[in-house]
This record gives sequence, structure tokens and C-alpha cells, in this order.
Amino acid sequence: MGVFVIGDGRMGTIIRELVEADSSLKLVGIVGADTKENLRDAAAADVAIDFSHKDMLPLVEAYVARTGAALVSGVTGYSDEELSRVKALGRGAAVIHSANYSLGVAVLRRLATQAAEALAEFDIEITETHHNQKADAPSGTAKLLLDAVNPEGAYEPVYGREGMCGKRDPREIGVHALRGGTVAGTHTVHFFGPDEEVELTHRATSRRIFATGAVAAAKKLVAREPGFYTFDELMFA
Ligand SMILES: NC(=O)C1=CN([C@@H]2O[C@H](COP(=O)(O)OP(=O)(O)OC[C@H]3O[C@@H](n4cnc5c(N)ncnc54)[C@H](OP(=O)(O)O)[C@@H]3O)[C@@H](O)[C@H]2O)C=CC1
Ligand SMILES: O=C(O)C1=N[C@H](C(=O)O)C[C@H](O)C1
Repeated sequence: MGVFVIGDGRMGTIIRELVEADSSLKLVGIVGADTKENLRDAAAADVAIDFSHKDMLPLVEAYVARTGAALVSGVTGYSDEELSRVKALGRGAAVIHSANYSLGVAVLRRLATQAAEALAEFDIEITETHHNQKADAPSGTAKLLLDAVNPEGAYEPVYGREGMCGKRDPREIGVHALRGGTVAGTHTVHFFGPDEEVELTHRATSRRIFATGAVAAAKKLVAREPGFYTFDELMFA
């Protein structure tokens, strides 16, 4: 199975190592920011794995449209419009986008939904912590968890608080980003009730878990018909 890796940073480098170490996979190519134009006439692969940057999207769209390669996208920081464009690639190829390819976060998402249903009167806040090189905030995973506890959009997200912001509105969910050091990614969903608190935390101790999950998703995706798939559909169905 031929794999084209898009992005040669922290994630792209690990994915390249995993591909090169797996005898069932063949590295067709890899591009980063300074070599991104190579994607315009790059060789076709069975699957492209994209952990680059939102600004790479037009080149990724062109590559998938030209080659029909399946696409595993892990890029975060997309606008709603850009995310719709990623999903639209599913009309011609098998496509998955997930803000988090770890099995642990897939389970955390389910637990968060269950807790939010059971603790309907509790105040919910989401905190995320990442390394000091992260480009986007809040993390894609924090947004994923926000959707998990707020599937109908009934609550209003509040991104940080400062000044005379007044008492907390029961219909808001605070989302807070911490940045520092080399933290691979920690996410906590807090449920605050009267005299009690529940915290659900996922702590990545290496970004290798995301790369492993993305490669596993790629192997499953290449067997699928064109369409847009979720991580849950591919890995747990
Ligand atoms: N879904 C998941 O499970 C995970 C998702 N991510 C996401 O993956 C993405 C990459 O993360 P990470 O590897 O840590 O980031 P890095 O900054 O280490 O790598 C990003 C890559 O994109 C390139 N790039 C940067 N800016 C641009 C640009 N404007 N146009 C084109 N290419 C660009 C970089 O090139 P150069 O180095 O030359 O700048 C590099 O090749 C992020 O969006 C991150 O949030 C990360 C971990 C897990
Ligand atoms: O940039 C990162 O590092 C990560 N990004 C993803 C996100 O934005 O949720 C996933 C993971 O937390 C690491």
C-alpha cells in the first residue's frame, strides 16, 4: 500500500518512520512547507496522510482530485468552510478527518457524552494543554469534546474569561487553552456540581499514539468506497 505523507514536522516525521518500518507499506513521497509545490505533480499513492497545516488544503484537494488517493487528515485549526471542503473530497475518494487519532480520546469522547447526559445540571468546562509550538487554539480535540457534551448546540462556548465577565451563565461551556513545554496533549472535561466535581482526563505521553492511530485508519480506509468516514466508524464499527 503506497502512502504519501503530507507534512514533515513532528507528526509527519513519526508517520514517515512508521511507514518505513512496516513491510506492508511503501513511502511514495513526503512534502513539507518548503517542498509543498512538489505535490502538484507527485506520484499517486493509495492513501495520503496529512498532518501539515490548514494552508496546505488547496494542494491537498488538488492531489486527491488528481490521483483519487484516499485521505487521512489530522490537521486542526480549519474553519468550518475548510472542514466542509475536506468532507467534500469524500465525493471522489475515501476520506477521514479526525482531530485526534488516539483510541483513548475516542473513548473519552463517548464517556463525556454519557456524563453530560447524566449530569445535566452540572457546569461543564473543558481545558486543554499542549506544547509551546502548537499553532492553533483551542485544540481540535477540545472542539471535538465540546461537540460531544453539546451535541445540539444548546450551550454557548466561552473561550477564556477576563475582566468583569459577570456570573457564569448556566448555558455556557468554558473552553481554555494552556501552552507550555513539550506537553503532547492533555484534555480534561470538568463537570462541576453542587459540592462535587467529576473530571474526565486523557493524557498523551507521546504523539506516537496519534501517528499509530492515523496509520491504522489509513489501512482500513483504503478498503472503503469513496465517502467521508469518522474515526469511530473506521476503528470501532
Ligand atoms: N489529529 C491528530 O491526532 C493530531 C493532529 N495534529 C495536528 O497536525 C498538524 C501538524 O502538527 P505537528 O506535526 O505537530 O506540526 P509541525 O509544525 O511540526 O508540522 C507542520 C507541517 O506543516 C508544514 N507547514 C507549516 N505551515 C505551513 C503552511 N503555511 N503551508 C504549508 N505547510 C505548512 C510544516 O513545515 P515547516 O516545518 O517547514 O514549517 C510541517 O511540515 C497540526 O494541525 C496539529 O494540530 C497533531 C497531533 C495529533
Ligand atoms: O498539535 C498537537 O500537538 C495536537 N493537536 C491535536 C489537537 O489540536 O487536538 C491533537 C493532539 O492533542 C495533539
